[in-house]
Amino acid sequence: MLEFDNVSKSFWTGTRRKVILDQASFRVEPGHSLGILAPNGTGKTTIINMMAGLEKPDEGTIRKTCRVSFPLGFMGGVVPRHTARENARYIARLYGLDADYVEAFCRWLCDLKEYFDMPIGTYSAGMRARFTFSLMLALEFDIYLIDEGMPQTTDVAFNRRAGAILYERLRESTVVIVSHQASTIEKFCRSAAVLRDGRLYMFDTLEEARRMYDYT
Ligand SMILES: Nc1ncnc2c1ncn2[C@@H]1O[C@H](COP(=O)(O)OP(=O)(O)OP(=O)(O)O)[C@@H](O)[C@H]1O
Repeated sequence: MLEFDNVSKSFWTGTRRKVILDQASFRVEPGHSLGILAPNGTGKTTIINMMAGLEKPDEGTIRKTCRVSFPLGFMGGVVPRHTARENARYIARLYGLDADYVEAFCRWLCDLKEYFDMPIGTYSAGMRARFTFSLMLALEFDIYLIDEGMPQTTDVAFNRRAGAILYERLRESTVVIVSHQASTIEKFCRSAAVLRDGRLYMFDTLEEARRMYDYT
């Protein structure tokens, strides 16, 4: 379970306080994926980052009683001066997983050849994305956090391979997707919320949420 209890978050812009969440309380239970609809710039990334523990609320409490992923496509957390092999093994140990398995899985999926044993700092942006995406798929979570749709790299063959694994994984687990369009979340979520002026309006169906979202 992932729970927000009276969570508030705002940013000072220099002239005013930009409110992202105003005393929001809601809960995501395993098995019940949630889509959050919100226009650009209203706080989708901030909410996902708070769920992942990358950002702190100003007030309120965020509780987690299951394994919550980092946001899919998140690039932080790897050490550039270490190789993909070293990073994969280190992160496997952090999560209490078999380092040989995580290394082998990543090596196979990202297909970086000899670069897998070279420092990540020597990779192109696309190669780094392939590695971090593979690493995320090597780990198992109860709730997956997705910011604006599926992460994609510029490598078509990789996207096909990784996309198929991701799709299967997400169908079996619980997903929180934040997006500015309903079509992004309809594949995985039945219930949805609309974020408006710092308030989250929860709906049992995506259809109801879409009606409010389109109306406003
Ligand atoms: N550290 C910060 N200081 C000041 N303002 C911030 C900070 N972080 C985010 N913001 C502002 O908070 C608002 C919400 O940002 P956020 O990135 O969460 O929006 P978003 O809905 O994900 O946007 P987009 O759809 O464009 O990706 C934006 O107006 C952004 O400029």
